[in-house]
Amino acid sequence: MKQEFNADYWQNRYQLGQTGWDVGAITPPLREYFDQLTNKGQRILMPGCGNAYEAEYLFRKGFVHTYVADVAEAPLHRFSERVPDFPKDQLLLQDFFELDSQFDLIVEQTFFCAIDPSLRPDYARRCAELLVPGGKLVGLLFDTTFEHAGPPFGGSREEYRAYFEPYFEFLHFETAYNSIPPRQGRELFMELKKLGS
Ligand SMILES: C[S@@+](CC[C@H](N)C(=O)[O-])C[C@H]1O[C@@H](n2cnc3c(N)ncnc32)[C@H](O)[C@@H]1O
Repeated sequence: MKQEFNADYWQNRYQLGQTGWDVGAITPPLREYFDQLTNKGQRILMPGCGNAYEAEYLFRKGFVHTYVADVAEAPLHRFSERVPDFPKDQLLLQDFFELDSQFDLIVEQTFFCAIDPSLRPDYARRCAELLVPGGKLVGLLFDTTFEHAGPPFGGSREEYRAYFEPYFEFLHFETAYNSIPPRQGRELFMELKKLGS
């Protein structure tokens, strides 16, 4: 992990309540995507999960093999209090880049934009390594630039495409139609399928 945006940096942001990214609930694009999933046996990872409202939603719908990972202890602790029946061994206080497991689905929301942009090629490669053949990376990516120095770090569809193309087939990679108002027109919905059978 880059020194500047390390676990202490994120833990401090949570302790100071500087969490502008946290919308307090699952967002509509992910809710709609989850609502059409049927295989409750799949292993799902939410990296950089923060307060993990999406994981809570999935877990309560019966997707019991949902895992959450974050380097900051504070949001995982809060999540654990909010969802006391969520299995403790599925709460991973770990660096995404050091995870070692296999998943059917990885869910992205404001984690990619939080890491140093120099790590983006590694993010794409690690997602592919953590997925089973045919597994999916699904979520949202900002398709905009930000006025202030990040995080969040912005970017463009063309830039992102280059990172993911070596490993994934693009099923969806277009402007989300159901973003929350502040993100309307500024985020891409992606559904990428790992190449190989
Ligand atoms: C902008 S927040 C987004 C949180 C959550 N996904 C949301 O939408 O509310 C980024 C999160 O990524 C976590 N994070 C940053 N670097 C990480 C890393 N290398 N591995 C795992 N988590 C990381 C931070 O602690 C923080 O919770």
